Amino acid sequence: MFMRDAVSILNLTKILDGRPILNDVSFALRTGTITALLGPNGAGKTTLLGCLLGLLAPDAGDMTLLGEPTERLSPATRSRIGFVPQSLTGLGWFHVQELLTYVASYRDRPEDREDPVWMQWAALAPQARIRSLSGGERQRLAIVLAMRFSPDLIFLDEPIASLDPQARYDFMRLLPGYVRRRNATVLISSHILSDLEAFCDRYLILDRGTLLMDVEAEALGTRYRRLPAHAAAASGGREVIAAADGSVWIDGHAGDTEAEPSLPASIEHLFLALTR
Ligand SMILES: Nc1ncnc2c1ncn2[C@@H]1O[C@H](COP(=O)(O)OP(=O)(O)OP(=O)(O)O)[C@@H](O)[C@H]1O
Repeated sequence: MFMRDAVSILNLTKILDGRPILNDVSFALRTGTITALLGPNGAGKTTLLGCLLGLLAPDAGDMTLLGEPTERLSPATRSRIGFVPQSLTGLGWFHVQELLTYVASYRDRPEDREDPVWMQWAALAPQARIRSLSGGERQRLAIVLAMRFSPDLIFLDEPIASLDPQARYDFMRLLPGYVRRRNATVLISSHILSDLEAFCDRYLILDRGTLLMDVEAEALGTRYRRLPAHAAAASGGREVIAAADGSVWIDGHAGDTEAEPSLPASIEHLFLALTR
């Protein structure tokens, strides 16, 4: 782990009902970066976030958040971490403003000022009962709860799926702007790969509990290229994966030739090739 890493995970293993859900997962997140955590349904993304946040006890592995071991996070460090769960359940009897006040009372950093931008974005009525909120409104509230005190480290588990197009569009502009200003660190899980492409620095692809690939966004199309199968062998690069669509991913970009230009190399193409 480097000092500039906001998160480090070393050899994380989690077993549930006798089945390994996470197998020896290791990675670190550099401070000030946005990383996407990708994987098919059941890959282990939520389990990984649960272990990182101390909601689940790992069977093996060491994890640190903002320089502290996850099992001994100080209250002040906890207050610097925001978490948007896949769904906000329970708490139905609270009004929106009541819940915001209640959750804030558990914080250990009274000096932090509330950033009004998230409540403005969410456009929720303060007196609305939580149980009367729609799925998308609950998602907005979860984002407000996680973001309003300007966290330095943010975990988001599928935060945008139920947002309407306008809210999603605005959120996808607000989040990266916030991260760059604050030098915050984000790990975001989502199935909407085209949305993530606009702002992620890096992608982690998890499948059946194993980290299949850890790739910088800028390496797609530079270090890694996608070629038609017949051109791949002659490319001089190392084959990473042969996709079911007949294309082959090569590590080692020798530059496009007019005769054999690279095929489009998006994270969606790579994800589909790896997890088929
Ligand atoms: N409490 C539990 N007991 C046993 N198995 C569990 C438990 N919770 C989750 N699992 C299993 O762990 C695996 C990973 O689940 P997880 O929720 O982490 O996946 P995910 O990648 O977040 O999926 P999705 O994209 O559908 O949200 C799944 O096969 C799931 O059935």
